[in-house]
Amino acid sequence: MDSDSDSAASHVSSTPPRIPNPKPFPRSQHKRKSTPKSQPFPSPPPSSGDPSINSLHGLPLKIHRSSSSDHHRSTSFSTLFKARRPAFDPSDLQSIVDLSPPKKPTLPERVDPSKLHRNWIPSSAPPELPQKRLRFSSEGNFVRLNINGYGRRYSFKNGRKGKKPLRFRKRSGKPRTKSAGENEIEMGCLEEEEEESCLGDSQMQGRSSGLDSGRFEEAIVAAREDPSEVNLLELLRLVYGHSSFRDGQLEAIQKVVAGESTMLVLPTGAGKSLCYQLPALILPGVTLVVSPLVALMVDQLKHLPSVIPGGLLSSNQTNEEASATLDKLREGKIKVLFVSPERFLNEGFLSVFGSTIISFVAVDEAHCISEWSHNFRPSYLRLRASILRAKLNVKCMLAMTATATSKTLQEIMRALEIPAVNLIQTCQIRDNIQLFVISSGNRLKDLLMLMKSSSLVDKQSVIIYCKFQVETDMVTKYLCDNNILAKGYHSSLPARDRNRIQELFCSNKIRVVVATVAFGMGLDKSDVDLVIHYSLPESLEEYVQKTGRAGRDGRLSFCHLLLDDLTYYKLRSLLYSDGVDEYAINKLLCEIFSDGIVQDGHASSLVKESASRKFDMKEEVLLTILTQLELGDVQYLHLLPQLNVTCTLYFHKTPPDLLSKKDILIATIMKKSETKQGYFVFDIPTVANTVGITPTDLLNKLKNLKLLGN
Ligand SMILES: Nc1ncnc2c1ncn2[C@@H]1O[C@H](COP(=O)(O)OP(=O)(O)OP(=O)(O)O)[C@@H](O)[C@H]1O
Repeated sequence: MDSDSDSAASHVSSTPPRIPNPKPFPRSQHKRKSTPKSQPFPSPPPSSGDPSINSLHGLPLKIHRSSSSDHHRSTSFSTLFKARRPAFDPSDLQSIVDLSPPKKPTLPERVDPSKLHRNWIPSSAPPELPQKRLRFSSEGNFVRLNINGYGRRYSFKNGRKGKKPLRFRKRSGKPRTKSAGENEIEMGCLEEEEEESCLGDSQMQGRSSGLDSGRFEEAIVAAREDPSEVNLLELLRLVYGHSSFRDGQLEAIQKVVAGESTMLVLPTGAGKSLCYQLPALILPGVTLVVSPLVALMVDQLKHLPSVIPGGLLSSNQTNEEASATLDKLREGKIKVLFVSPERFLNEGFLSVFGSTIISFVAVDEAHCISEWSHNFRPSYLRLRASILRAKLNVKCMLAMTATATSKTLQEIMRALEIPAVNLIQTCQIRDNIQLFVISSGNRLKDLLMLMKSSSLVDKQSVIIYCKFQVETDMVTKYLCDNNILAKGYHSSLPARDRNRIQELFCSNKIRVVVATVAFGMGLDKSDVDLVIHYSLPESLEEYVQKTGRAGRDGRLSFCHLLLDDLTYYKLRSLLYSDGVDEYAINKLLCEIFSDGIVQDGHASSLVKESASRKFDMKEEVLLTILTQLELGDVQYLHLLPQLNVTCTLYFHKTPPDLLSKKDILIATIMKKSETKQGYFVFDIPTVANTVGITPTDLLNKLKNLKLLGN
């Protein structure tokens, strides 16, 4: 029997609310003033997984009805199920139904396994890993990658593969100092892995890195007992080879080691990673690092010092890869676990930790928590101190961001219950950057004049930011026509071209790149000496982030902004186009509650793409509203992880008529299915509700039938 779920839908189920019989929604309560800035999802690539189980995305929502007496009709979303390729969290479905044989991580050819680094990412990772924070989808919304869960699959193991190509090296003014651990780790961590499990955390780390394990262990114990500057410096030297802390690092590390939740705002490239890595090493247990992008997680995992074994759980992993990570976690072989925020929707994931101690949760790109930030992400709403405490017994949180307004900071700190005194913030604009604004009537002409001006003509590394892709093409051509060689860069270019441009720029073979916001995330270049904003950035945070790409080597650098009325009004109108009105929200709420999508104790589904069209609101907005309905003062529903809603079955062995006599599930499927060329196509929540089981149980049962060869 093959199953192929192929509909984009969301999952809704009802369980008793926290407060019984909550009042109906007063109109004013649901009004939203603004919505997250985002753009439509790009088309996902064709599925490369098990063809028998193709799936589509939907909001994996489990909605809980507030009162059983309120529902009128059962779920009826069949008209909403439209076939689209996967943009869901495949790990959730795969964990249930993917029966393909476990894929063993393959070692790269001609690589001596004994020379692999602990954090090596095996060859199932793309040969050309995206640079840190590279935007994969439509520009302007880097949070999208994880929501959809598409992209290439990575296999995540604790090991590092030889030397990285130039483009993947970490940005730094100076060449990155190799820690003692890194040097040693190249010499055979795999051989030692078998024995490691019986060693303690620090023994294991010290030993596998080849450090003097006694000294290393002593340094950890000393820092744990007394996180003084001296003790932490000793550890810093031993692990990273650095001789001093940068601004904000010591304070942040001390607070986290002391178990105090902390808000850390440091500019990009200032060394935030170290602020969770050292405490993770010092404290017993596992540290969870929540990160919004798979590419970011992969990058951070790769850059973990070898003495900090890491792991990763992402939507791009196969079932086997995720299981391997979980096994390591259970065996105590992971100190830092990178997870996407969507994981916190999944009760299965939360239960994995069981008796595992979580030392603290580090929230990277913490501004995604705030609806007022430049990159709000609904799934980050789930990262609340109260939830983390209740579900994972975590008491300490470290929120990290490079740019946040005070309003955003307030929201983050409120959500994570970080006391005001624990805000550590250094200046977000470097002293060596000079900022200029030029009021312009003709931006093209002014740009050319600027580029040819005596003060800027010798600048060696220049980024010109445009708002729209078409502008980048036009500006690039104009500059080239005027004897300034430039390359355009935007997210619609093929990934290979983008990587190539970034690589050539990083190696100073291209002087000028004209780019949209897609260029720069994870850009590993310290000597950018001129950033020009051809178009106004959308927000101050975006401006700070982009200008922060200049002058990282400490040399005097320049940032110019061309300001013109036309762009200002255009951007302002686009800002309003992101809004959603009360009418649309009420329509959605009526559909969910009054029209009876939700039945008590039942899972129901909402197809996110079609619902988004129907209610004229972006998918992120839809998800935000549903998340608020769950996490608000009254729990009206319970969201489930994204799930494929439509399933297609084919019976190989036993005829379905025969099976249905023995199995009520098959009987129900036959009753509720449409048949297409011998395939049975049905709605998972509808069948699950009819039989009285959860969608997960249903998929498990199908999996068993498949195992039996049916
Ligand atoms: N105390 C230190 N001394 C010397 N180098 C350091 C120190 N702390 C961090 N670094 C180096 O600074 C570089 C940037 O660090 P890191 O990637 O942690 O910055 P970040 O703030 O996380 O940047 P981003 O915002 O881009 O993620 C790394 O190469 C790291 O090794």
